[in-house]
Amino acid sequence: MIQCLHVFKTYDSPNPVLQDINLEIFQGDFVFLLGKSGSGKSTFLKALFGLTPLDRGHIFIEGKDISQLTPREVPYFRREVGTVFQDFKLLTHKSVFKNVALPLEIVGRDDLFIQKRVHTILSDLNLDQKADVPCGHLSAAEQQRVAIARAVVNDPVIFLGDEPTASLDAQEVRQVLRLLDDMRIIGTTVVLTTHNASLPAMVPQSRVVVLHQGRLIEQTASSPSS
Ligand SMILES: Nc1ncnc2c1ncn2[C@@H]1O[C@H](COP(=O)(O)OP(=O)(O)OP(=O)(O)O)[C@@H](O)[C@H]1O
Repeated sequence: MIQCLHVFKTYDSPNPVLQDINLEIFQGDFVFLLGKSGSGKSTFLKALFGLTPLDRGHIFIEGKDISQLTPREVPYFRREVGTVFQDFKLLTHKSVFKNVALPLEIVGRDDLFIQKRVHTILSDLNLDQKADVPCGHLSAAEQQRVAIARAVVNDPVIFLGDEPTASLDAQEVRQVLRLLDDMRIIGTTVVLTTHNASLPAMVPQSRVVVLHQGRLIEQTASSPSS
C-alpha cells in the first residue's frame, strides 16, 4: 500500500530532517508514528501525501511513485486519502455539517446519502448537537473532531493524521481511535503521528514506528491479522 525507499529530506539546515527512511505499510495497517518534537514526524506525514518534495528516495502508494503523479492524477490521489494536518483548514464561516459534507459534494454524492452519512459520522464523534454551528465558534477539541469527521466521511483508502488527538480528552481520544480502528477493519490504512507513547496500547492491532532525529529507529511488525 505505502512503500518508502531511502527517503531523505533536508530543509535549511545541513542536517537532514528525514534520513534514509525505509518503511512498508500494508493495507489495513494501523501505524502510530512516534517521536519527540522535531524528530520529523510531520515532515514524513506530509511527504506521504506528496506535500513535501524529497531530496532523494521514493514513496510509492499502491505501486505509484507519488512524485511522478501527473497534474491530472493528483486530485484523484488526494481524494483517496483523508488527512488531518495541524492546521485543520476548516471553513470557519460554514457550519459543521457543511464542512463535513464537502468531500461528499465534491465527488457528486446525492443529498440523501450526504445527510445520512454526515449525521452518522457526527454522531460517532459526539458532534451531532453542533451540526449547525459555524466551525469558527467551536473549541479547539471540537474543531479537531470536525477535521477528523471530514477526513473519514468519504471512506478513504488511507487516513493520515498529524497529532489528530492532541487537543482531545481521554474519552474523546478513545472515541476517535475506535472510529479509526473500525475503518481499519474494513480496509483503510491508518497512519497517525503522536508524542503520546500510551496511545498504541489503546489499539491492540497497531504497529509502532519510532522516528529519532529523522531516522527510523524502531518498528513493530505488521500483525498477521491486520
Ligand atoms: N517548512 C520548513 N522549513 C524549514 N524547517 C522545517 C520546516 N518544517 C519543519 N522544519 C524543521 O524540521 C524539523 C522536523 O520538524 P517536524 O515538524 O517534521 O517534526 P515533528 O516531529 O513533527 O515535530 P512536532 O512533534 O513538534 O510537530 C524541525 O527541526 C523543524 O524546525
